[in-house]
Amino acid sequence: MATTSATTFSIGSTVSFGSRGNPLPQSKPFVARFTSPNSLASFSGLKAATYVNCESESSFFGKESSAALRGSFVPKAQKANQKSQNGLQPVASYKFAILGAAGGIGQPLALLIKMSPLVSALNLYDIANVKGVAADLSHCNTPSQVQDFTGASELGNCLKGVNVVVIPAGVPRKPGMTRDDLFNINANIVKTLVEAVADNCPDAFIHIISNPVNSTVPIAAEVLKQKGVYDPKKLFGVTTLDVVRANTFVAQKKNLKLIDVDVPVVGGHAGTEVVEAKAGAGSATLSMAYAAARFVESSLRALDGDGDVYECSFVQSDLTDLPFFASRIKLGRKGIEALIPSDLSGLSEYEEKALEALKPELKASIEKGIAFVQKQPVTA
Ligand SMILES: NC(=O)c1ccc[n+]([C@@H]2O[C@H](COP(=O)([O-])OP(=O)(O)OC[C@H]3O[C@@H](n4cnc5c(N)ncnc54)[C@H](O)[C@@H]3O)[C@@H](O)[C@H]2O)c1
Ligand SMILES: O=C(O)C[C@H](O)C(=O)O
Repeated sequence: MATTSATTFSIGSTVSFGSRGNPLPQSKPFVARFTSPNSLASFSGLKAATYVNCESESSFFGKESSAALRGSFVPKAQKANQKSQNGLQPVASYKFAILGAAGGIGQPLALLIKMSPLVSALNLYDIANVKGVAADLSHCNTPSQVQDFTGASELGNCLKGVNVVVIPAGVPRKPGMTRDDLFNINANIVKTLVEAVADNCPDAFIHIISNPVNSTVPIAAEVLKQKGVYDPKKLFGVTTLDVVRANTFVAQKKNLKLIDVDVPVVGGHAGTEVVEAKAGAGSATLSMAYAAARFVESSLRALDGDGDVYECSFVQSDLTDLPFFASRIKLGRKGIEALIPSDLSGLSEYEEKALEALKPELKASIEKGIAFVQKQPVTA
C-alpha cells in the first residue's frame, strides 16, 4: 500500500503534516495570526474557556449542565429549594444524531455532546452495540435525552427532525494503510447514510468524519445532489483534528501558551502519527472526538445565532481551482456564511509550494468520490 502524502498544511506557522513528515524547521519565523484571547474566542470554535470548570460559561459545561452536575453532589436537604434536575431545561433545544455512535470516535463524542446544554435530544445510531452505549450515557444527569437506534429499519427515525448529524461510521486505518485504502468500504457506508439524511433531515448540518474525508465529502455532495437537496453551505468535512493538532504541536515546539495559538489548516485532511502509535488498534479516537465536539459546538452556536463563529472545514469551495478545499469558514444559522480567503494570501514560498504539491492528490480524491456515486446512483 502506498504511504500517505500530505494533502494539508498549516498557515501562519511552519508546521506541516503527512508522511513527508517535515519536522518544524527552527530557522523559519513562527507567525501566530490570532494571538489575543479575544480573537481566539472568535476563531477557536469553543468560547475561550475550554477547560473542565463547572463555573465556566463554555457550552460544554455551560450553566445548565454545570448546575446539573453540581446538583449530583448537593445533599438532599439543600436540594429542597432548588429546581429538580428534571426541571432543568437546556439553554437551547437542538436535536443531534451520531451515525456510528458505538465506535471508537462515536462513544467519546456522544459523551462530550451529552455535556452540551445546547442539545435536547441525542440520537445514537450504529449497526452494533449501540443499546448499551445509550443506556450507559443516559445515566449522566445532563439535560439531553438519549435514544438508541440500530439497523437500517431504525435509521429514518433516528434522523427525523435532526439539526446536526455527525457521521463517524466506517472502518479506521491500520499501520501501512492510506486513508484511500478505506475507500472501498467507507464510500458505500457514507453513501447509504447520507441517502437517509437526505430523506429524513435534508436541512441538517452534516459533519463527515469517515475517511477518506477528501473523498467521502464529495460522495455526500453527489448523493445530496441526486436527491435534489444539496445545500453546499451545510455539508462539512471535519478537519478540526488537523487544527487541534497544529495548535498543540506549535505551542509545544515554540513554548507558547495554547490560548495564544490558533493555526488555520488548509487543503484536505492528512496526518499519520496516531495510526502508527496504535499499532493496529485503530486510529485517532479521543482527540478526534474532542475535535469533532468542538466543531459540533461551533455549529450549534452558529445555529443559535452567535454571529462570531469561525472554524476550518473541508467544504465546497472556490478559493482554489479545486471544487472542495479545507479553509477557514464563517458559520451562521444557515451554514457557511463565508469562506475566508485571507489565510491563502501572502503565503511564504514554502507555503506556496506545499499548496501546489497537495493539489494533484486532493483533486484525484475528490474525483474518485464523485465518480463513485455517478456509477452507482442513489436509491430513489
Ligand atoms: N476526519 C478525521 O479527522 C478522522 C479522524 C479519525 C478517524 N477518522 C475516521 O473515522 C472513522 C471511524 O473511526 P473509529 O475509530 O470510530 O472506527 P470504529 O471502527 O471504532 O467505529 C466505527 C463504527 O461505525 C460503525 N458502523 C460501521 N458501518 C456502519 C453503518 N453502515 N452504519 C452505522 N454505523 C456503522 C461500526 O459498528 C463502529 O461502531 C474511520 O473511517 C476513521 O478513518 C476520521
Ligand atoms: O489517520 C487516520 O486514518 C485517522 C484520522 O484521519 C487521523 O488523522 O488521525
